Amino acid sequence: MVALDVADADAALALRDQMGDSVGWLKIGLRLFVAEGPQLVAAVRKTHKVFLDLKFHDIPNTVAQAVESAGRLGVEMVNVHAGGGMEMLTAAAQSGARFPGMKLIAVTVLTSDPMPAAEAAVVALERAKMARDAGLDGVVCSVHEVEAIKHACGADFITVTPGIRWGGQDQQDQKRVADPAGAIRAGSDYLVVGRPIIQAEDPHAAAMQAQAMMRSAVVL
Ligand SMILES: O=c1ccn([C@@H]2O[C@H](COP(=O)(O)O)[C@@H](O)[C@H]2O)c(=O)[nH]1
Repeated sequence: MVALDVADADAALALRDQMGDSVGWLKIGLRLFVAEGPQLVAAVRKTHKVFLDLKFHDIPNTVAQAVESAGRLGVEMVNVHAGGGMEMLTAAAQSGARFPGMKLIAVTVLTSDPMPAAEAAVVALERAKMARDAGLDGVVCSVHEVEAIKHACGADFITVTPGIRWGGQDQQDQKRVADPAGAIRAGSDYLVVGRPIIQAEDPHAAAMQAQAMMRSAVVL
């Protein structure tokens, strides 16, 4: 998944075109959605699957309604923040169930969170179990937490992993990072990559490089 963390529709659609069909999913986050809204989602959905990464975190009723609105946009994935608790997650799951084509996932611990990695692993696992019990399809977590989450929640429980860096790239604000091959080896289902691709001199080449590293880790 390439994160379209750019300022406006022109920049987003230019990146979308550069990626072409070599990338299946594009992620629309806070910056772009606040700037361009549902119209941009509709434009991106014409060519790619869309993960709407807005991390809803509010009272249960409000989050359930937001999930419903995301479902009406037709996106293939949307997320909430597991920090909202069991009642909020359950309300979100009930709402999401009305849209079978949309995966509902929960952010466990942000990959930028400065808490020690051992503590993040414990909290992420606890929140993943809560998300599974509430009926969600999976979680956003760092690569370092994937194995334990899959072990506890099942192989089908989706893990989406941002914080992807390779070849000595700057971690920037990310704290728990891994490279594309490591993410595949850990069992991650979807890798989210933003700046290493969208700020590269040649974004398409950077995406191809990440995919080559992913393929190198696939055991047939
Ligand atoms: O824990 C999280 C949850 C979401 N993200 C999002 O993923 C991308 C990562 O961007 P990079 O530029 O590759 O760091 C970005 O859109 C975040 O909002 C995350 O990083 N960590």
